[in-house]
Amino acid sequence: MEIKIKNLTKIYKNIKVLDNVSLEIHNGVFGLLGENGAGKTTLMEIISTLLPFDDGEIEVAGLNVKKEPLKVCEILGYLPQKFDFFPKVTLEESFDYLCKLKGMNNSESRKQEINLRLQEVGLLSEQKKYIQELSGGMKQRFGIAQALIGNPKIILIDEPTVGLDPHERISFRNLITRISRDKIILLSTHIVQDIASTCKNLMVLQKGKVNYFGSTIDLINKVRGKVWLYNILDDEIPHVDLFVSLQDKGSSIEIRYIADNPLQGSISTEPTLEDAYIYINRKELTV
Ligand SMILES: Nc1ncnc2c1ncn2[C@@H]1O[C@H](COP(=O)(O)OP(=O)(O)OP(=O)(O)O)[C@@H](O)[C@H]1O
Repeated sequence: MEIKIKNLTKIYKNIKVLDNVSLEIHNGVFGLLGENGAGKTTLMEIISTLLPFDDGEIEVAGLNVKKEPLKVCEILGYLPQKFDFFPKVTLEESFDYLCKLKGMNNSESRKQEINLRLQEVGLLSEQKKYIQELSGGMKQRFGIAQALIGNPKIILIDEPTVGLDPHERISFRNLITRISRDKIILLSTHIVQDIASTCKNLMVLQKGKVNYFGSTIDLINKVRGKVWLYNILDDEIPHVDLFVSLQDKGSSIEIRYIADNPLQGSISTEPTLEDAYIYINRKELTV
């Protein structure tokens, strides 16, 4: 099963917010990485048939998104960026309602589905709670549970970890990995660490254009041998090709930077996806 996108273009007010985007996505978690406004949500909404597009072709599991949108919806689950629900309704009632919207008319099947999905995301014991009583992480788990209704083979998740604390974020990433075995999961984020720990393959979007499409490891390898650490004793930061970060080491400050030719005295270090992302976006961070 795959999602195939060919030369996709979306125009808003004469601006190409997606410009000739082509990619193929297979089973597993696929990362969609890009800064704010890069076009991630637009791409998700187009794949999920919510938004029309101007040019190109999209096939989802062999179905043409323009010609067969209803069939595409049947095999697709979506957790949008802003997911919330009526605050004074219980989790169980909310879920029952969402199952009805998905066309499940039999109350016994809905009960089974509620149990199965809430169990899957670790929320079964919370089902009598009101939505307003759930933590941010729990709400996102509820979002995943509703995207899993009917066991769709493709799940789109838009910026799911924004606002979560570190524990909730790690636990949410583990959940995504666990449910991804027989599915395509398209995970959009601007948080590099989410991609590094969950995705074998990714696309980097920059201002609507594909800046990178391929494996996470190949992207990291682009900066292998170019990432350096350099210690300074005063506040004078030397000029480097591409600055990444500063770390206070007590008696000195350590600079992390990317360069073909390092400053004398620098130590080579293992590259991360964050280094590679900065490198291909050529966007220097400010001190
Ligand atoms: N309805 C709209 N009308 C006009 N421009 C829009 C509309 N929706 C989105 N855009 C523009 O399209 C571009 C891509 O937006 P999009 O929301 O897809 O980016 P994103 O990568 O998801 O960003 P973020 O991480 O902030 O959600 C942005 O420049 C945005 O301003």
